[in-house]
Amino acid sequence: MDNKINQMAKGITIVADSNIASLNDFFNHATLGQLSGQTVKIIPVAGRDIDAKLLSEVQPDILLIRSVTQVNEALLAENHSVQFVGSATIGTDHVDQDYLAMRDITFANAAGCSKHSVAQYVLTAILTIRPNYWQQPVTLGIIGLGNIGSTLAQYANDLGWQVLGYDPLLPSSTINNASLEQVLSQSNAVSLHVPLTSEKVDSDAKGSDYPTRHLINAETLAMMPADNILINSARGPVVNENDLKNDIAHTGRQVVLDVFEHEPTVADSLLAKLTIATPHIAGYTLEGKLRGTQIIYDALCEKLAIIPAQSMSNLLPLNLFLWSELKANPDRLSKFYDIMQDDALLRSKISDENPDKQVNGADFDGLRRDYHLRREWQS
Ligand SMILES: NC(=O)C1=CN([C@@H]2O[C@H](COP(=O)(O)OP(=O)(O)OC[C@H]3O[C@@H](n4cnc5c(N)ncnc54)[C@H](O)[C@@H]3O)[C@@H](O)[C@H]2O)C=CC1
Ligand SMILES: O=C(O)C(=O)[C@H](O)COP(=O)(O)O
Repeated sequence: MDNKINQMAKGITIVADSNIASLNDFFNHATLGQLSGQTVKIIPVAGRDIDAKLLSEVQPDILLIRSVTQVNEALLAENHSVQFVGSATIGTDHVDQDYLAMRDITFANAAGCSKHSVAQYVLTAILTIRPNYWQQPVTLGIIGLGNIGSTLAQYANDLGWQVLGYDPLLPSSTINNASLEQVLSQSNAVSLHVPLTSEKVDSDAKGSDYPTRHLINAETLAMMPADNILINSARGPVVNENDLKNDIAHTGRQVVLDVFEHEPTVADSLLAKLTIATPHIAGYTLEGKLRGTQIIYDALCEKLAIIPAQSMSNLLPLNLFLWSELKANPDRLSKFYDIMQDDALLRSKISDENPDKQVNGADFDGLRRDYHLRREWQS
C-alpha cells in the first residue's frame, strides 16, 4: 500500500457519477473498509455536474466517473487530494491520462466490460432492418477489431456471415483481412468499433498514426455502395455528421447511430434521416454496466491493497436470454431486445413545442439515466 493511501486512514471520500451501476453495493464500509478504522463517504453526483469547484471544495480521495465527465487539468488543478480515478467505461477519450500520470494519480478504466452488449446491439440493429439476413449470406465490415469488434466477428461467424475487418494497429488475421476501402466498398453493413483519436502532430505525443476523428467523411462514404448499412456505436465524432447527412440525402443509405457528433444534443435534421437512433445505450445492459463497476472496484482494491469483497455475481438476477434460443427462433428478436422502442423514445423527445427541433441535452441524458437496463444474451 502506498503512503498517500495510508494517509486516508481516517476515511475515504469518493465523488462518483450517480449513473455508475450499483455504486453503493460496491463502494461502502464493508467492501472498502478493511483498512483499520476507515470510514467510506460516497458523494453521488450527475456526471456532467462533477466540476472543478466541487472537487476543490470536497477534496475527495477517489473520483469515479463514466464517459460524460472530462478529466483533465481544468478539472483537477485546484484539487490536491485525488489519488485514484476510475472510469466504469471502455472508452477513455474523456480522460487526459498523461495529466493524471504527471500528477501521480492512478487511472483505471473498464476495458471490455460491455463488449457483448455492444456486439448484440449491432446484430439487433442489422437484423431488425434486414430480417432476411438471418438466412442469407452477408458480408459484415468491422472497423476496429479490439474487444467489441472481435466479439461482433464471433457472432457474425456463428451466423455464417463473412467478416471483412480493418484494424491497422493489429497484425493481420482471419478477421483483420482487408483494407479500409475494401471493408467500405465490399460489405453489406459496416460497423465502427474504434476509439476516438486525433491526428498526431509533432509536439503532441497523444495523437494516433491512424486517427479516427471524422474517419467516416464524404470521401469514405463515397466508397460505400448505397445499400450498405452504416452503424456507429463507437463515438460520435468518428463520423462527420454533415457529410453523413449529405450522403443519406443522395443515397438513401440506412444508418444506425447510437452516438452523435454533438452529443448530448441531436438535431432533428439528422435524426429524421436515420433508420435507427438510440441515446448512447449500446452498452447499457445490466451485465455490461455491472461489469464496468466491478472492474474499477477491483482496480481500486488493488490500489488500496485490500481483497475485493463484492462481486457482480451477487447482484445479478437470473438471466434466461440464450443466444442459442434466439438463433433457433429469429422471430423472438424484439423480445430479446426491442431496439425500435429505444429509437421511438429518442424521437419522442423532439416535439412541436421544441422550437430548436432537436433532442436537448437534458432529455438525452434523462433517457440514459432512466434507461431500463436490458439483459446480455448468454452463450
Ligand atoms: N456506444 C456505447 O455504449 C459504447 C461505445 N464504446 C466505444 O467503442 C470503442 C471500442 O471499444 P473496444 O472494442 O472495447 O475497444 P478496444 O480498445 O478493445 O478496440 C479498439 C480497436 O480499434 C483499433 N483502432 C484504433 N484506431 C483505428 C483506426 N483508425 N482504424 C481501425 N481500427 C482502429 C485498435 O487497434 C483496437 O484494436 C470504445 O473506445 C468506445 O469509445 C464502448 C462501449 C460502449
Ligand atoms: O463504455 C463506454 O465507452 C461507453 O460508451 C459507455 O457505455 C457509455 O456510457 P456512460 O459512461 O456515458 O454512461
